[in-house]
Amino acid sequence: MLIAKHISKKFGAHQALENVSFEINKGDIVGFLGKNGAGKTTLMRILTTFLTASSGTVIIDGEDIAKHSLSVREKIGYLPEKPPLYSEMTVASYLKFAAQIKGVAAKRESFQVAKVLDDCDLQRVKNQKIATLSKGYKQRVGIAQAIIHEPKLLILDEPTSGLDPIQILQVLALIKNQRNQRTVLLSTHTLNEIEQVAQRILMMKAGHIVLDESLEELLKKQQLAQSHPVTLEQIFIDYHQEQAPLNFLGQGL
Ligand SMILES: Nc1ncnc2c1ncn2[C@@H]1O[C@H](COP(=O)(O)OP(=O)(O)OP(=O)(O)O)[C@@H](O)[C@H]1O
Repeated sequence: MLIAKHISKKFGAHQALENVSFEINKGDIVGFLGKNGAGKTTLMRILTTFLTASSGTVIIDGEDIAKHSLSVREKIGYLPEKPPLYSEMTVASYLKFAAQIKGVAAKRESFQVAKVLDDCDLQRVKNQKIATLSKGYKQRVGIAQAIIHEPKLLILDEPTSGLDPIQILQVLALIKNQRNQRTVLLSTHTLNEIEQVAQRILMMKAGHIVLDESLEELLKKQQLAQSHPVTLEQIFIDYHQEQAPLNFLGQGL
């Protein structure tokens, strides 16, 4: 579904991404991890054609994004960290507008709006102004606009950030429901969320991919190597070990 080859990105003298290569298979939900500043948003903005790589190629559904950016955009749904919501519009009118700018055929517009209102559990608030919604509802509107054109690939940048526990469960359920319909790349800082929805892990550190593995295989391998149960949190800390000296607290020191 997605093949990224040797992607690098420089901002002035700062190397944000260096020689990043990976593949995502059709239908996978991939958890995308990394500390603040690791390069996740930069990579997601390149994959969604909002930013140009300094070098490297990305193929999405068989098309080079540099050569076919318009048709590739139709295949991608993107929820940025700050969703582009128009707060004075009602939910239904905003989604109708989103359908139009994403090229949904006029005769399918009403059907698609009704479908995402159902899928994202927004029927109750469809006539409410976006400005008056809770953060959890706003985030679901953000996801609804990202899937309204039935993209093959959905890219979500920290979709649960700032939500309360119930809202997080609702958004995670919505993401899980995408599994049979599209491929998902989900960036989050909450490792427990990855364990709940993802089959694969992609981890970045300082502009490099340091881990690209199926979650099941990863946990199995680590468990065998350490002969005691291992969590994704432990694995994350191991990959960022120079920043985890607090381990000694657990040893009673
Ligand atoms: N437009 C820009 N100009 C200059 N530097 C940038 C720009 N965008 C990102 N960077 C830098 O590139 C690096 C990677 O940033 P990025 O936002 O991709 O990280 P991230 O992994 O998404 O972090 P977070 O989890 O905090 O969102 C950071 O050092 C950041 O300061």
